[in-house]
Amino acid sequence: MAAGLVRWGGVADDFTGATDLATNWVARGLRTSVTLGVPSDEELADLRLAGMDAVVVALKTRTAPVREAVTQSVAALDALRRLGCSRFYDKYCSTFDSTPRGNIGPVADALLAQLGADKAVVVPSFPATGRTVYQGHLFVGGQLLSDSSMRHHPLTPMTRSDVAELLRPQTRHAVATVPLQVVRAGAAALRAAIDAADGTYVVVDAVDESDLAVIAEVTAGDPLVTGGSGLALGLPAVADAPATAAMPVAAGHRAVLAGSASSATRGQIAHAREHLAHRKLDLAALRADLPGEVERLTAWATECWTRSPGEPVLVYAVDSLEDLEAAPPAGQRPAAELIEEALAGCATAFAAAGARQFLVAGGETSGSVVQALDVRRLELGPALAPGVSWAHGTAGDGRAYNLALKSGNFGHQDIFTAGWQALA
Ligand SMILES: Nc1ncnc2c1ncn2[C@@H]1O[C@H](COP(=O)(O)OP(=O)(O)O)[C@@H](O)[C@H]1O
Ligand SMILES: O=C(O)[C@@H](O)C(=O)COP(=O)(O)O
Repeated sequence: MAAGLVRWGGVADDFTGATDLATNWVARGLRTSVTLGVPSDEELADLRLAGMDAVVVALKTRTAPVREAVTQSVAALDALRRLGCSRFYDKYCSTFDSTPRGNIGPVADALLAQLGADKAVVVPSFPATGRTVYQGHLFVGGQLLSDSSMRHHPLTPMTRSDVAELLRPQTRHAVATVPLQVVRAGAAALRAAIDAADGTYVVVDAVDESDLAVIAEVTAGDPLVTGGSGLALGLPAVADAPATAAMPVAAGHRAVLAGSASSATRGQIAHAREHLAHRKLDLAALRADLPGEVERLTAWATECWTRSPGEPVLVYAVDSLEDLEAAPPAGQRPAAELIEEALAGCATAFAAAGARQFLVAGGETSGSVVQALDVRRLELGPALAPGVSWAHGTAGDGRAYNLALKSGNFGHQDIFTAGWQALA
């Protein structure tokens, strides 16, 4: 692949999703950068000079009002086109997370229209993280999505599993499905089925990575694909991929900031509580005095770092589903907003106290934290788990950070304690 020619442009609806897609492109040998927000002209010029094969624009649009999500996604697409990208990847969640008013459909509709494309595949499947699609139904670790822990998500509870049924109310286009039998019949059969399908969107089954390879092969000429990050792993590996440069390590204190309530994160918190200094956010205290709480947490974290240099501290929101607040008390701000603001506040205050390495759990949470730190671009480093990598980025004030943005449901149980080894 020629240097300086950016081929792939990704538009991701959250920050963990962006680093997830980038992780998979890097795994296939593509030099990939992530921009946090729509890149400015100056940032586009830097990306051109850096000689990337792929760029992902991370947005925080999954739960944004529809119009805002569409406007930002189209602006991201426009920036990527100016960069010279010729193929586009609309990255949403592998568990199809969306609100009832749904941004996945409107965003895909807008990207299709902008690109003048008449079809796009819909491929949430990411087998390496247990997400598979069979007969149009999304499974998580072998359970139907609607039976999985995703039904308890605080912002985007998923109570149905049929991907076409989830998408239909969100789009003005028809949605068709192509079953696994056709994918397994090979590339020619699959392409013919997609072309013949009675829908602009075609949900394609994929149960393992060989299925994704077939889908990637037959969509190689399509301007737009949509899905989780798994389809990126279906690309053929770049044969002459240059060795990736070692990621710079930003020396400083370490913190885990976990706003996710997902079951994997709750398990990781339970494990980390046995090993790390930790504090749980207290919603009542945040409602009473959020800045004061952030100050107290920062004083505590500073004490921990003084006592045990090199040890991460953990600040988290939820360790049991009982912690979830369905609706705020009358006249009060929603819990999700308070938690995001508190963790973003911790990020900036911890950074001022010398923290430079953050492992952040949760997509919305990562968006809030990284925006607060004012980091605009990430270069990926070592992978920690499927869909999760360390990254390096420099903030507007010149501070450099190592950040790992972990999707709530990704990662092994010990990621909050063992994940730091990659920075040694
Ligand atoms: N106790 C709680 N009640 C309601 N919402 C919460 C609570 N704790 C955290 N949240 C919110 O839940 C959301 C989790 O979303 P996110 O960070 O994307 O995690 P995930 O990756 O698991 O989806 C965040 O907006 C967070 O602030
Ligand atoms: O596709 C995925 O599952 C992830 O990349 C993703 O988008 C997860 O979102 P969060 O769970 O909100 O981090």
